[in-house]
Amino acid sequence: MTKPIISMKNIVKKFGDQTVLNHVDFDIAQGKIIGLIGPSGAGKSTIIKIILGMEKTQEGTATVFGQVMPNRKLLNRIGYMAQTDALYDALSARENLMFYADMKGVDPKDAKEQIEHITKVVDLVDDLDKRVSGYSGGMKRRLSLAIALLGDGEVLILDEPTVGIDPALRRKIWDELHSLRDDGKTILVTTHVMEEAELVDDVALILGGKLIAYDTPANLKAKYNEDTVENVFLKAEDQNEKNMGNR
Ligand SMILES: Nc1ncnc2c1ncn2[C@@H]1O[C@H](COP(=O)(O)OP(=O)(O)OP(=O)(O)O)[C@@H](O)[C@H]1O
Repeated sequence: MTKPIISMKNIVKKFGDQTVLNHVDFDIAQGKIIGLIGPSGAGKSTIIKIILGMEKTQEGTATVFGQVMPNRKLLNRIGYMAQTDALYDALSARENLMFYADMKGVDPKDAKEQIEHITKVVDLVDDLDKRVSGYSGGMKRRLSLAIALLGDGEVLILDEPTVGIDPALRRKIWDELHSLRDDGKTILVTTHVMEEAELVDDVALILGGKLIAYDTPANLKAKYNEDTVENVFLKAEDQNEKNMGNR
C-alpha cells in the first residue's frame, strides 16, 4: 500500500477495567471506502474517536495524513459525522450549514454552491429554511451528513450516516459516497445495515475487541463460504462466541 491516509497501530483502549480494543491494527489507503462493522458495543465509535484524537489510548497510535490527531490544521481536511447530531435547533438548516462552512473556512461563495449540491444529495432542498427544531430524527441525520460533506474534505469519517434514512435516499447517498471515492476521497463509515457493507471497498469487522477480518466483501464471502456480508458477519460472530466459550 502507498502511504496510508488513516493508520491505527497496535491500539489498546480500555474504559476502566473493560478492554474495548485489544491490539487493533489497520491502515486505510487513499480513495477507498472502508466499512467498519461489528455488533453494538464492539468499539466502532471508539475507533473513530481515537482516529480523530477525541479518545486517548492505553497503547498504540492512530494517525491521519501521518499526523497524530487532534491537529487543528488537519481538521479542515476531514469531514466528520458523529453518531449524535450537533445542530443548532433554533437556526434553520441553511444557517447551520453556513455556520459550519464558516467554521471550516469555506469561502461564502463556494459554501453557497456546495450547500446547493449537498442538500440535493441528502434531499433537504425544500426544508432548508425551516428551523431544525421542527426537523424529524432522519432529517437531522441528513443535515449532519450534509455538514460532514461541506468543505470538500479529503477524508470523510461517518458514524452511522444512514440511520433513520429510507432506502431510496440511502441509495442516493451511497451513489454520492462512491462518486466522492472515485474522486480520490477516503471514507470510513460505520453501519449496522448489512446491505451497505456490500457497497464498500473493504470491510473491517470488529469482534471481541479484535479486528477479525479486513478484506473486500467478495473475498470475505469466499473465505467464509457465504453469499452475503450479513451471513459472514453472523458466522464470524458465532465462531467468536464458540472460541470465547472454549477458553
Ligand atoms: N466514555 C466511555 N466511558 C465508558 N465506557 C465507554 C465509553 N465510551 C464507550 N464505552 C464502552 O465501550 C464499548 C464500545 O462502545 P462504542 O460506542 O465504541 O461501540 P459501537 O461499536 O460504536 O456500538 P454501537 O454500534 O452501538 O454504536 C461499549 O461497551 C461502551 O459501553
